[in-house]
Amino acid sequence: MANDPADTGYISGFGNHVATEAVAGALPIGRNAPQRPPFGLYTEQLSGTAFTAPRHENRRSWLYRMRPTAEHPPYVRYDGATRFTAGAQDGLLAPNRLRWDPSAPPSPGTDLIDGMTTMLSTRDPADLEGVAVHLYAANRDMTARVFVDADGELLFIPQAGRLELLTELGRIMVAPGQIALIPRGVRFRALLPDGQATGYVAENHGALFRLPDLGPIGANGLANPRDFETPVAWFEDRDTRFEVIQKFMGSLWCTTLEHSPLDVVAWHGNLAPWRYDLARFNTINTVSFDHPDPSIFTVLTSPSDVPGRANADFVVFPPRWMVAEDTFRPPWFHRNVMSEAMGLIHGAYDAKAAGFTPGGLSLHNLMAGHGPDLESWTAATNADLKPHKIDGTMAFMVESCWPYRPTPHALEHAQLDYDAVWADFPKAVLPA
Ligand SMILES: O=C(O)Cc1cc(O)ccc1O
Ligand SMILES: [Fe+2]
Repeated sequence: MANDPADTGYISGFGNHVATEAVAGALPIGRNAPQRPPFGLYTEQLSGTAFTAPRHENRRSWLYRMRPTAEHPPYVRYDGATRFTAGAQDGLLAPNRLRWDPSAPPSPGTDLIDGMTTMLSTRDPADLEGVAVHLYAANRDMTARVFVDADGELLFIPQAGRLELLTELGRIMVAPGQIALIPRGVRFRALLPDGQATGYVAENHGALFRLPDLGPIGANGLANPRDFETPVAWFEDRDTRFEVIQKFMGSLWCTTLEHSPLDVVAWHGNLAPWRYDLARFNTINTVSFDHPDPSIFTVLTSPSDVPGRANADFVVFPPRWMVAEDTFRPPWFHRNVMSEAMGLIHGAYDAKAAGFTPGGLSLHNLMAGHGPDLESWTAATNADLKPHKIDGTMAFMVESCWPYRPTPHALEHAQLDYDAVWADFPKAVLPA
């Protein structure tokens, strides 16, 4: 039976049109909406872009499910997950650099949704632009409830512990070092095969994440399309009470069903969840001199309406050889018109000798002076420039053209002395 856990599989490719059925004969052939779909299934189109989006950007899937999604009682406000918030879009925003230590473990019985903490947000979700950064820390499976985000697609970046994401379109196992994406509107629940899990989520309100153009790099490199894995159709036939928690325009809402909504028996289309192993990122960097701009490490980009100015770039800093000659090899000092949120999955980051630890977070908003801390600068300035492998590390950045606003929780929990990492640099000595 295709619904057996042992049968889970994945289809290779990014944004491909795929067709998959968990029960033979469930997927209509040759048309999307037959008068009577097989087995009395209900047909539903799920759109990721406007109907009229250009063909190369158009994303949608057709779902064949046991009951229509439309059948549900009204949503009422959900009063759990108090740190999973809209984020303030007004009020004074200081230009300060901020950094956070990893969060404290969650109290017992915290599932992925109640264990979400919004740290940084940019635009109002109703703008259909912007990105928010959340942390999660959970120790309980979601057994009888699902989550759905109407505000954007969710990019999961696990830091410790695997997540098993049971989605309407199939099942994804994602471990630290891998990432997974759940499209806007796709319902899912999360199991914790290791008993607990922590990590980051980038919630993208804007244009869907896509692979960046490669320009002169050529037809291959960075994240290669075939390494993205979309799950095959899977469903659960459970006629028991389920809560559906929905994030809608920044607020959380709840409704109740008498069955699992993860009841899509077959689907086809090009809007689907996926996972990607960051170890497969084909890292490209200098073999001569100077430190390239970090855009060279872009895994995914969500464009804004301004060419070349991303609504959100997801960028990684993976293991790599450093060979640049006569070069200050770590990130340089810089001020950026884009805003930078950074996290660390494991290991150490080459611009920060201490204080930026796995599970931590940092924020350098637009025009904030930042770069190597004193210790990293001193070491790199005096280093013997032999080929050197940066290994055992994976940092990432969610870079946005919109400034990030920390939530009140984030402001209350920031490190107190972050500015001190840039104190006491020796003054340059000019010739007399
Ligand atoms: O600030 C950071 O650490 C991120 C970053 C890394 C890099 O290699 C170059 C620029 C940049 O903003
Ligand atoms: Fe930076």
